[in-house]
Amino acid sequence: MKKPKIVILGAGYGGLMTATRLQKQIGANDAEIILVNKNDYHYETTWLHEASAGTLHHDRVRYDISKVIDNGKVEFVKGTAVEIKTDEKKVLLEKGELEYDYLVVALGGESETFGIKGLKEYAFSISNINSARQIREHIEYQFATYNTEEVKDDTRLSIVVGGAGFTGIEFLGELGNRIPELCKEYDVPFEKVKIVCVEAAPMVLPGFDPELVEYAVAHLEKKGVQFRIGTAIKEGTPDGIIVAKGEDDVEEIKAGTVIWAAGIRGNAIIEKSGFEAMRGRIKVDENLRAPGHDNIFVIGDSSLVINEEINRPYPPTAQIAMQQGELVAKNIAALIQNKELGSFTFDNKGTVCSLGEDDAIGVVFGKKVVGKKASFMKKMVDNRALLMIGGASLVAKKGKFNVL
Ligand SMILES: Cc1cc2nc3c(=O)[nH]c(=O)nc-3n(C[C@H](O)[C@H](O)[C@H](O)COP(=O)(O)OP(=O)(O)OC[C@H]3O[C@@H](n4cnc5c(N)ncnc54)[C@H](O)[C@@H]3O)c2cc1C
Repeated sequence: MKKPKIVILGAGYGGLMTATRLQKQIGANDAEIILVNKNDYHYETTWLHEASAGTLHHDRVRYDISKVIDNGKVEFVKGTAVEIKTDEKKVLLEKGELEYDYLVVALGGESETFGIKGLKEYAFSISNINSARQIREHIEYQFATYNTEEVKDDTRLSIVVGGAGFTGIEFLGELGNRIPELCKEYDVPFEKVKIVCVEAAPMVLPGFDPELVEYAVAHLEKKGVQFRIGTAIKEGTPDGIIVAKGEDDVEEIKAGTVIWAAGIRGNAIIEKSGFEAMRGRIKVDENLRAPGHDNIFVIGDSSLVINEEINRPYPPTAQIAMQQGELVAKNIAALIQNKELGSFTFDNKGTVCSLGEDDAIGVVFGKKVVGKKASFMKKMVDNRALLMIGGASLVAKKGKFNVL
């Protein structure tokens, strides 16, 4: 009998978790497992703010996919998916195509600019290894150029971060450490550098405990970050951004670097392939399947799961993507073995937001933590993701070990 073919698209947190769990749960004779990813490496998306600021080398953030999969059970295909043809049970790749019996869509998310003019053209986004390298190198270029130009343009040294959510704040924390280093490396006076965080919502880190938010803001302000809260970015321009506080209160902030970190939507393939989606994310059923498609599971940033307690979607996180990956592996094994499928319940173990190398805020198992202790916990969370996907040897190679 023909073996069922399982195709997993994306080797991020969700996809790799699915593949590494499936390889343990299914025998090589029971199914063919194919993992497709753009690159032959996995990157830790949750560490990209460090690579972007230049506080962590980009090679520390990635590892070879072949090192964590059982190559006897999972076939890796380096390729870019462009469309899913659900009626033909096929995935079109940039080069070639793949048929599937079961499909796992784990392609992550994309930056959402909410149609704000000029942001796609002029702002950077922290999306993958290459965009992180581009941001780091762009900032360094601005510092180096400032020093060599005869007529100094101070706005080169201005960095605007759009969004005071998780990504924006973690990036600002790293910048707080990196800027003094850059000033020293490029002989630039620290007082010439301006870091501005613009947030349309009335608060920093919406949804976080207010006491922790106050701690984070005070910490970042001490490092030179200026917050413009309740202020919306109206436009990105070649010279910076246009912001507005009210209808008439319009202002230009000139900046050599603008990073947009305020929105995420599902992978473009979702809408291109005709799935019903909200901001490119598919509202999955309790078994994590796309409605109307019993053989297609969707996980991670391309999926949407409602938190019934507040009737709003859970924010897309690595934590939820990995838990979804674990369940999808079980559910596919169950389908193949004619067993009952499991339902998804998010087990929120807490959230820690880093504020640079040795500071952070968070709520872990219901308890508030700040400072070095929180920073230590953040590193443990990072190590746990490595452990769950690649075991102790991956932690030994890539883990973060700075102690309290
Ligand atoms: C700076 C930053 C900090 C964050 N910090 C945290 C945190 O502390 N805690 C937390 O829980 N979450 C955090 N997040 C969110 C978290 O990183 C995401 O929710 C998580 O990565 C989603 O996992 P995923 O498996 O859906 O996608 P990803 O991990 O992004 O993986 C998607 C994979 O699909 C591949 N891919 C994409 N398109 C294609 C294609 N067309 N063809 C083939 N392959 C493709 C990509 O190369 C990638 O390997 C952070 C995000 C950022 C940007």
